[in-house]
Amino acid sequence: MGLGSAETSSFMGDFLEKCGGYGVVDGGFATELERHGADLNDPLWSAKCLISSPHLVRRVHLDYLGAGANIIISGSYQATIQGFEAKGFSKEEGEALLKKSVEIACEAREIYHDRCTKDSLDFAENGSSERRPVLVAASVGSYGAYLADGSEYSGNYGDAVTLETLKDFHRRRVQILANSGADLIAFETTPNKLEAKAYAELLEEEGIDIPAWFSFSSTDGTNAASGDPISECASVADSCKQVVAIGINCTPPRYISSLISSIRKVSSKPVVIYPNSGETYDARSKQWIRTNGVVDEDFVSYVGKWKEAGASLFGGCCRTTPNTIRAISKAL
Ligand SMILES: C[S+](C)CC[C@H](N)C(=O)O
Ligand SMILES: N[C@@H](CCS)C(=O)O
Ligand SMILES: [Zn+2]
Repeated sequence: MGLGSAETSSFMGDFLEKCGGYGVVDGGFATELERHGADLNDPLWSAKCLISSPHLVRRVHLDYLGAGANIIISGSYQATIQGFEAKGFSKEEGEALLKKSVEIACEAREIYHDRCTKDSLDFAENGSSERRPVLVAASVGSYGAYLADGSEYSGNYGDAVTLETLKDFHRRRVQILANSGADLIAFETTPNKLEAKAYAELLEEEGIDIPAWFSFSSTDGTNAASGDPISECASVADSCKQVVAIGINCTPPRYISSLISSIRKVSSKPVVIYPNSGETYDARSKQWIRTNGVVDEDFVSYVGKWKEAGASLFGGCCRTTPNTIRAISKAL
């Protein structure tokens, strides 16, 4: 069931309160599948595992829950009806795979909570059996993710791609994910303002009644990946009533503090950040180049600064692991 606009506006505040003020987001999902042996050299990238290895998808979600995540993000980042159709699936089969991504995450949450109850783990110290709050966010990767050429780090879609193109591209997927049982939609690795506008208009036009966050990628600490000022991108998100958090993901840790400050200048909505390891992605070989990466200890040493800058939700993106999330959870 969806929320009215009054409920939407307090959704994240209430959740953060239940979490004790700060929330923990999961870590790299696709790169964790790879660490477990999945080959993601495919136009569907991590969405390939929804077809070939759903057990692995569930396992990665469970690992992040075990590490302390309050929000797990579904494996639908690069799952698009268009992408599945290109692989020979029907529209209906593509839609079923999208739903499946959220169902697996919800199933993992149930398994995790059952285990906690059984083992009496995760209980509050006073002996109460209150469960750690956990939300399932349905991932929507950008149009650039679907292109599978690393465009989510450039945001250059060319002049032929208009606001309407982007809205039409995302429309059906967003409708399906909004009715999949997810608690919110995570629009991730958004590289430009145009796509943020497309999301905002789509949420409004389609009457989407579950909350959403808009998260942007950056390659310089000031702008979204396309060069659009992050303040302008965040303003688009701020004026969308379904948006309950605004943030940055899949961006090197060294750029995050200044980006949080820029967002805070234009919005009082909670800020979510889940940086990558700082390594560089080579879209052609679909491999990570181990330069400028930070080890978990360094990553976590940033958390205090990100908190000071005004973030409320903290996690990791590509090449971070359950260890990173465990360390963030401890640090908070
Ligand atoms: C955030 S990037 C590492 C995701 C993968 C990209 N869309 C690709 O298909 O290569
Ligand atoms: N939630 C996605 C984001 C990729 S940039 C993942 O972790 O694979
Ligand atoms: Zn990432």
